[in-house]
Amino acid sequence: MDTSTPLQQWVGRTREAEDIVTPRLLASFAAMLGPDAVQTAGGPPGLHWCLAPDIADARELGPDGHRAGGGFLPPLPLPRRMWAGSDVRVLGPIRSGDTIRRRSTLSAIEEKQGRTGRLIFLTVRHDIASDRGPVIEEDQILVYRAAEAAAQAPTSDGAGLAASHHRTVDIDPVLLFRYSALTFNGHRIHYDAPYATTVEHYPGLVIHGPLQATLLMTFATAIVGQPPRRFSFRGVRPAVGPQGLLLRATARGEGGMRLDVRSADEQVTMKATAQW
Ligand SMILES: CC(C)(COP(=O)(O)OP(=O)(O)OC[C@H]1O[C@@H](n2cnc3c(N)ncnc32)[C@H](O)[C@@H]1OP(=O)(O)O)[C@@H](O)C(=O)NCCC(=O)NCCSC(=O)C[C@](C)(O)C(=O)O
Repeated sequence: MDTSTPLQQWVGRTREAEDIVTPRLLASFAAMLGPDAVQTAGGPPGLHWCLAPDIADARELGPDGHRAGGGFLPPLPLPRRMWAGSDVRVLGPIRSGDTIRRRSTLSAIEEKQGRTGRLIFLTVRHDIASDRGPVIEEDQILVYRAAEAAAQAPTSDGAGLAASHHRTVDIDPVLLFRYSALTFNGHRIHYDAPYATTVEHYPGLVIHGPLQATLLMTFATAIVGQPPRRFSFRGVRPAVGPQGLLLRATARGEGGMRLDVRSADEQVTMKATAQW
């Protein structure tokens, strides 16, 4: 991408938000995960994605239910937004009653040509702190695609992970709705089936990237007995619900643990690594 374009002038813009870790949030988060929820002294893995969300006024929303533009992210010529991945470093505990402050900075804009067409990637750096100091650092990658993107190629390398641990999780519309509600995410691909299928042409309701990542982090925590200090994931193919997703993990080794999510049609939808 030409670095002299006005789009690059958005790099460095920031947004700040504040929240409180309420007993209600903790109870709702655990209830959403049900029997798979884990208790840890530092707060349940993935909770930070439910804190200090972007709160757009109803008048600021676009047809997909997301903020239409403005804010600290630039308006882009490609309309279809997806969460492509994140690299999360845990620096401290998140406890009930904590006041949490998130500072988000747009750190990069990159245009690429993918197998499915033109892609624009935004990298957003999140620095999250409580009154005790930093608790999470995250580099989040958002991807924007054309309205009529090419079909996804099969992710045939899924059979390659020599997994030693497996868990199946049933994803139904209630779980998707509850996760959207906890994250105040109005993106219609997750709860509005006619919109998801006829406007964005997914075969069903799209399963949130951070929800899949939360399920993997929770699974890794249950296997090892403590939450990872670092967790990186990449969404490689949209997963749609309702369906049973298969979570797979290797044994924890020198380089940490490798994990993935496999859909019922045996396609890998997310790949991740966890380190302690
Ligand atoms: C990302 C898609 C569009 C790429 O589609 P593609 O197949 O066309 O890309 P590619 O041909 O595999 O790769 C092209 C380039 O992009 C890079 N690339 C490729 N993938 C990634 C990735 N994940 N993260 C970072 N970089 C990536 C890749 O490395 C390559 O770079 P290079 O030319 O320099 O070698 C495709 O893989 C896909 O659709 N993945 C699934 C995404 C998904 O399902 N996300 C969760 C649901 S959306 C969501 O939760 C939203 C939410 C919560 O509502 C909310 O708004 O925040």
